[in-house]
Amino acid sequence: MTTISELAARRCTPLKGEQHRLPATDVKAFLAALPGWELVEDGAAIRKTFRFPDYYRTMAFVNALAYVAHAEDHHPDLGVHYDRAVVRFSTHDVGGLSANDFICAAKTEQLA
Ligand SMILES: C[C@H](O)[C@H](O)[C@H]1CNC2=NC(N)=NC(=O)C2=N1
Repeated sequence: MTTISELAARRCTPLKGEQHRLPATDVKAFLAALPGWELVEDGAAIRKTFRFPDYYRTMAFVNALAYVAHAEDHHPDLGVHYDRAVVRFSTHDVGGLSANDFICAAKTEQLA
């Protein structure tokens, strides 16, 4: 069983090519470790909405996430609203989900 702490302790690595796309069994196991994250776009991405009391706290989260994304060189798509941020991870370099998406989702959980 993979835990969220195990995923969050890993570092992203540069991955290119569809051979790095995660098999469905790994996707299922990693997703089970990440509360509230859902598979979207026919399994090509994962997404979660994080809710906050106000804009200031939403932006604090988004800025912390931007820092993590820069440090890991793996970047989420973000929908930023007054009281929530919609975070989507997918790896365009592999054309779907890679381990990097789940590592960054776990690091995102640690910020929220
Ligand atoms: C060279 C660099 O590692 C790549 O361009 C990285 C940058 N950040 C990335 N972020 C995401 N979400 N997917 C990628 O394929 C990706 N590729």
